Amino acid sequence: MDISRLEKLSESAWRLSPRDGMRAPAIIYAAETLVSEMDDKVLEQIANVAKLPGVARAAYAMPDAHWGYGFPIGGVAAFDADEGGVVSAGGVGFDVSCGVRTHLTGLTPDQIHAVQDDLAAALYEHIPVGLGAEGELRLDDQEMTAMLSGGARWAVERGFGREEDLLRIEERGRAVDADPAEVSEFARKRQRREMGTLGSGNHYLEVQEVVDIFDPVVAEGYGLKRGECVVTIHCGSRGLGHQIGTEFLREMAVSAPALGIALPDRELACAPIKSDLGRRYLGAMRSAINCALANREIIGHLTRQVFARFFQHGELPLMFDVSHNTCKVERHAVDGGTRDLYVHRKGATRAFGPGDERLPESLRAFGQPVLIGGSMGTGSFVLAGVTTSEERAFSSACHGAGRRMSRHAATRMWGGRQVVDDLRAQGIIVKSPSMRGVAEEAPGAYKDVGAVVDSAEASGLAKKVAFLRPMICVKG
Ligand SMILES: Nc1nc2c(ncn2[C@@H]2O[C@H](COP(=O)(O)OP(=O)(O)OP(=O)(O)O)[C@@H](O)[C@H]2O)c(=O)[nH]1
Ligand SMILES: [Mn+2]
Ligand SMILES: [Mn+2]
Repeated sequence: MDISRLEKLSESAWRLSPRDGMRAPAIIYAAETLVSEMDDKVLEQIANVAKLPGVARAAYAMPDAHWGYGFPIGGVAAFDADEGGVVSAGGVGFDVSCGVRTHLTGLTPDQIHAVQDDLAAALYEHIPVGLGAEGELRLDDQEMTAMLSGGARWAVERGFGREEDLLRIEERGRAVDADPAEVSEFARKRQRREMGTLGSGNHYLEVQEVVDIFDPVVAEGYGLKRGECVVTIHCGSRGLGHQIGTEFLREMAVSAPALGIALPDRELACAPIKSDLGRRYLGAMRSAINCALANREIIGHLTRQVFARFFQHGELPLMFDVSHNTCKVERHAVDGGTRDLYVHRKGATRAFGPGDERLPESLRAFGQPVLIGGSMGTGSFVLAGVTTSEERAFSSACHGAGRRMSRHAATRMWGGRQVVDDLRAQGIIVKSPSMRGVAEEAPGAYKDVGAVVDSAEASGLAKKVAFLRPMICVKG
């Protein structure tokens, strides 16, 4: 990206002042090297987001931003319903409520090493993974509706997971105001056999070792100890979320002129929050959030079952579960007052600071856990939300390292089998049904996650708590 067009606010914040129909500035949070490596398209996209009606304060790009469909991935923008604000299917993303959860195990790396191959095989066999993999559950229409309105709570009520997990999930495991009636027959059909499945591509289940602690107080508050292992699960709302995204994007693009919206980019399809279409999308999108929350809760349950076979206790308490493709109504400071805004985070994690009442009491003193994937070879981070993030980006932070190159480019650089062998030589066992998928996801296809989280910290979006190194990766 050509940074000469940007005003430098600090070492890790860059601003494009409003121009060409922008209603607000666009702000990118990242160190100069990361910004320069970003595609020009990121700036174009985030500037286009700032042109949408009712945009509040500014449109933001997180340090892991790369270009996506309409909104960049790593994009954050909030809209005010009373100012003609919009909701955008492209601002949430196709994998609605894709997210990450981390379970504590209390196990040492030696305990994992002793069974590493068998444990990897058992996880791979027990948790459905890959394109078209089916779960054991079959949902009839009534159960589907119950799941779509109940989220992780529905899963717990059906015996998949524990009551205490719910406190450790955003919104206590359930998006209220979901409207399953707005979820199409086809979206339901696609999901009927997909509950409790990991999916394909960049979705994963990892056993990781906590190798570094940056903030001992917060780490202890989260239950993270150096030299202990955790399990991290990354997946979303599977076929259902994708179908909802597809249907509403199309409808929003077609309906925009009639709803009085001039789209700066057809991919930025959106609808006024106060329109029938906007209301219907929100109802369907929240149902998809519940689908993702239920899905991760079931996968957490399946993981516990596997661990119980290998170790005395299969407790695996949930540390936290975050979603990074969402639109949520939150109160934020704007123009000297506070307002309810529709905050879109696409490839961005909510990051409430310490003391926020929306955090469970047990975590409130420490700020919200922000779970950041890196790659299956390098490692991942746990961050904590900080107070400054509210003013910087509506309490948001990055969600991963972000891709450095396209999937296609990655397959030209690496072979899947070679990646698996190289990682095995480093003590990391990768299990995947797709060697092409592994090549697409080669560690070198991602940016340096350390640089990304350093930028997040320097920008006041979140602070570093712990670094996790992979031992087992079950990959979609
Ligand atoms: N630990 C770990 N992290 C990974 C792995 N694969 C990907 N990641 C990271 O996870 C982050 C989040 O992934 P996604 O949310 O699926 O990424 P995305 O760019 O939003 O994906 P798309 O929506 O599919 O374009 C990525 O930016 C990577 O840094 C893996 O196997 N292990
Ligand atoms: Mn994701
Ligand atoms: Mn996803």
